[in-house]
Amino acid sequence: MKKYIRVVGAVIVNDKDEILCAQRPEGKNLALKWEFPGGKIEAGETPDAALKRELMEEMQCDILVQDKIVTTVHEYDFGVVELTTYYAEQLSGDIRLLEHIDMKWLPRAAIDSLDWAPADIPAIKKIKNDQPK
Ligand SMILES: Nc1nc2c([nH]c(=O)n2[C@H]2C[C@H](O)[C@@H](COP(=O)(O)OP(=O)(O)OP(=O)(O)O)O2)c(=O)[nH]1
Repeated sequence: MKKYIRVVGAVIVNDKDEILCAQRPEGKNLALKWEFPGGKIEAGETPDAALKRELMEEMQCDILVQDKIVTTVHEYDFGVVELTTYYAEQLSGDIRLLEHIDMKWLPRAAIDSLDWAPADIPAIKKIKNDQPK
């Protein structure tokens, strides 16, 4: 049976209604695909705590986790990913990319212009249709 991997992703929106998108590195699963910063939920951790921990580890970024967007399950060759996305607010100043090779702030209307990890497609559709805050 394939590994079942519970993952959380942060959809960080700035005051211009742009969304933070991050590009995965080469040499890993889903190389060069775009994703939302985040990662695997550890045993005993809440989704909210996992998201805050991952953002600190990956980007040295403190966030406030807000509303849940959607949970989707996608089967890859390496396992089954259950991805839950949350809107989030960036609380701290500068982002430092410690794991991703690139990032972009994209206007909500252009969010579907990147080559996203397949598990993200339902979230992308929902975000694109959501109203600005
Ligand atoms: N963070 C994040 N991961 C995603 C998204 N979409 C998607 O399919 N994934 C996948 C990629 C990974 O297989 C998994 C997230 O795990 P991770 O970020 O902790 O793990 P990783 O593969 O980068 O690295 P590792 O810790 O296994 O070495 O979920 C997304 O939007 N954000």
